[in-house]
Amino acid sequence: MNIQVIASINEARSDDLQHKTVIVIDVLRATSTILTALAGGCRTLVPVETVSQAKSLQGPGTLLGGERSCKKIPGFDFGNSPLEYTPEAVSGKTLIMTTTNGTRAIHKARKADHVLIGAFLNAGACARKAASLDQEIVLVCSGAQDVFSLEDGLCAGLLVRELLRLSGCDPDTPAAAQSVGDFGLAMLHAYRQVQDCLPETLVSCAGGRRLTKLGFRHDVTYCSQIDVLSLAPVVRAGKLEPEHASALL
Ligand SMILES: O=C(O)[C@H](CS(=O)(=O)O)OP(=O)(O)O
Ligand SMILES: [Mg+2]
Repeated sequence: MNIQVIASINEARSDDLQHKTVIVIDVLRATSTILTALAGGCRTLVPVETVSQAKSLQGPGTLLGGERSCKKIPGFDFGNSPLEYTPEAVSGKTLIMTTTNGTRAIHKARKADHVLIGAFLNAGACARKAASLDQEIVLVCSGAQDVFSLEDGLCAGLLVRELLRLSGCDPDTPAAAQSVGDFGLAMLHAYRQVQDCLPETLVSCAGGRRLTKLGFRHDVTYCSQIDVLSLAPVVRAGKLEPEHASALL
């Protein structure tokens, strides 16, 4: 199994993602929020790049969600806090979402054969779905403002571990090292180093500190939970719909 980890949107080139399975990771907070909304019964979620695109898709029965500078966009129904996307708020709804990094990364991956949404929350289900597609896998860490973010890299490290396990490859062998490359290997080792103190690590990294300062510390600890959602959603025709791993694998 060939697995590549890309450190930030800046390093991802759309053309290079063709014929591949891409997992987009934005732990804080876009992909964690998208997964939470879909798990809460949101019927369709449309990730878009800009605020004006989101507004242009607004219609009866649609809700707008997302952030700029971590804060809810004026006129939008939700910000980017996963805790806002309760089943009561989103069940049966169509959501249009735009965030600074995550929805941009999803758009960047548009030429890939398959685009999956990954986070700590659904790491196991996401790895199983990606492995079942039997293609080269690229993990795109969204990062923040085109720069690497530790939380996304750590999640990539966990996904690398899961994907290697699923392919029957011992992560500590030269064969594993060769199939993930040096950056993927670095993320795997980084994840192993902090796996027992993930919430604290996420609170202490730059994105976690920024969110904590703005009053979103509970978001950070929520997003550090592993495998609490068995959802492996795939972007189809620019949209996401709930697809439970149990129905797919
Ligand atoms: O809302 C978030 O957590 C971030 C904001 S920031 O630009 O990283 O400060 O957006 P996201 O697209 O979820 O990374
Ligand atoms: Mg982020």
